[in-house]
Amino acid sequence: MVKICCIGAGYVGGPTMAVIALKCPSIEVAVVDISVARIQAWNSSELPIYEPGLDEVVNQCRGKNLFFSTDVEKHVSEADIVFVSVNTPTKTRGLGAGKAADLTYWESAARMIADVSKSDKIVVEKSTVPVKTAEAIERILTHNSKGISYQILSNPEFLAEGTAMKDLFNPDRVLIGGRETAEGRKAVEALKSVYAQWVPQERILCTNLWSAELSKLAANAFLAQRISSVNAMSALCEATGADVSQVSHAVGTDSRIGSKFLNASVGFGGSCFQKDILNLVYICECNGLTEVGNYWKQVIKVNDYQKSRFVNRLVSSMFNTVSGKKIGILGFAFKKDTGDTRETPAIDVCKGLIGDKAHLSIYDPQVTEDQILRDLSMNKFDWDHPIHLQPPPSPASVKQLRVVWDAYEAAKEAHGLCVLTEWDEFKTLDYKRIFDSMHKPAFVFDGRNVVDAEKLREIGFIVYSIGKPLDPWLKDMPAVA
Ligand SMILES: NC(=O)c1ccc[n+]([C@@H]2O[C@H](COP(=O)([O-])OP(=O)(O)OC[C@H]3O[C@@H](n4cnc5c(N)ncnc54)[C@H](O)[C@@H]3O)[C@@H](O)[C@H]2O)c1
Ligand SMILES: O=c1ccn([C@@H]2O[C@H](COP(=O)(O)OP(=O)(O)O[C@H]3O[C@H](CO)[C@@H](O)[C@H](O)[C@H]3O)[C@@H](O)[C@H]2O)c(=O)[nH]1
Repeated sequence: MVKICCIGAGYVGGPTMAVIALKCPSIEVAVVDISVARIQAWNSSELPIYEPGLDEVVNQCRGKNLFFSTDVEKHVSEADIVFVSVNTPTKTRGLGAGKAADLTYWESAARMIADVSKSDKIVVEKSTVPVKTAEAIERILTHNSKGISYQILSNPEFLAEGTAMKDLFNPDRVLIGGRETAEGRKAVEALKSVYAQWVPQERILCTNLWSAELSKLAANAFLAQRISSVNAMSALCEATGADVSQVSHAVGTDSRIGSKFLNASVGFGGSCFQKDILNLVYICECNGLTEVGNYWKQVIKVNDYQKSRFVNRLVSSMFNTVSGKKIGILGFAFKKDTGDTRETPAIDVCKGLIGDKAHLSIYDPQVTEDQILRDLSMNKFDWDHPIHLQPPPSPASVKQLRVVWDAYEAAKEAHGLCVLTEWDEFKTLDYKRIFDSMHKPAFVFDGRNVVDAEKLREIGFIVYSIGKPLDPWLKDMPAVA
């Protein structure tokens, strides 16, 4: 029986391995992690991550050919194929701080593989890594090999959170990069045969190692760039009276451009886009390609601009001060259908409002109070470390904040309401009831364009929707970003 071990039981390792276990009953899959709490959660009825459809698959396979364990060394030593899906945070200190990927966790995983292995292994990069990481890993493994042979493959993951199971069952493509040698090709074939159990052959792309590593960073850069492009247009729409949804539709119907990923928003979030682009920028700079790096850096600058533009619009609309005013926040996750808050735009918006002395009342159907307090008290990039190694949160430093378990409670006696995640339930709230419970004038700032602005205006709200023609009220109070 082929044995697979995945180091890292996170958002990628957990769902990916669960799907491999489901689709390949003849393979034994062990997912291992240094975080005891995470492994306990994977072995319980409350999985550590919320992902639609994940519970069913885990319940079907756990204990049969899918195991979660903290016995990292045992499972690695027994495996034929070792996936590495550990954190690759942005460095916060030293060379490349603020941009380069920190490969500490990757390197320690590689050294551990070298220490405990007693048989030949295929080591698969599942984490998103800088181009040429495979070479570094190869060196660590071969210099400590004790005669064992290793083949390194790059098999970046393209799943998006909230739709991870769908993406894994039916991927646009699976990418496998390997060495162009006989042993390299054999390793690629071995991994290909795993995915071929459910992915059509033509969707399994095989490339050299560096193309696979770079394609992951490139794909995320292209996706994020589309959002920054439409968000840049949204500012221009507000200034000119154009409607960004109409512009996106008109642009996206050009088959060369395509209609997906053109929704204007308060900004993109998530654990990957910013981190991967910073990583890309650093690689460009290291290769002397300053202009190329600057081009991609602009995608992040526009994203930061979009978040601060939203806060400025809100504050300036409310008579240039939110000091002591209650603002209801609807949604904190970085997108709907996930409880993940990593790099969510809600963090920057809430910090901006707290900085202006607003009192916040936050509601999100999937995010806990503890997580929100952690996020608002954490330093930039600290989130991307195994949880037990993160600096302890200092929630006491986050004042002026309440986390509530109901949208109506968040809105009660508020002066303004912000929609920061596009949860479906925000479309169907009783906005008349909300209006009646708020101070007047009552404002709604829709950072996701989910509310029916016209209906809300009829009720009496002053509404700001990203990239839409402005209310007369807002026109008279221009936002200075
Ligand atoms: N989240 C996504 O949607 C997504 C998608 C594609 C790629 N990626 C990439 O995949 C990688 C993992 O991302 P994630 O979101 O799953 O992160 P995560 O933080 O959810 O999971 C990483 C896990 O690795 C564990 N870990 C760290 N070092 C370890 C070690 N030495 N031994 C054992 N376990 C260790 C941590 O405890 C943690 O549970 C990152 O490189 C990320 O950029 C993420
Ligand atoms: O038109 C859009 C589409 C998305 N977003 C925002 O962009 C962010 C990222 O969304 P999405 O890409 O759907 O989620 P992720 O889980 O971050 O997935 C991205 O990052 C993963 C990690 O690398 C990749 O594997 C995926 O392919 C890539 O889509 C979220 O804040 C969304 O709200 C918009 O603002 N407008």
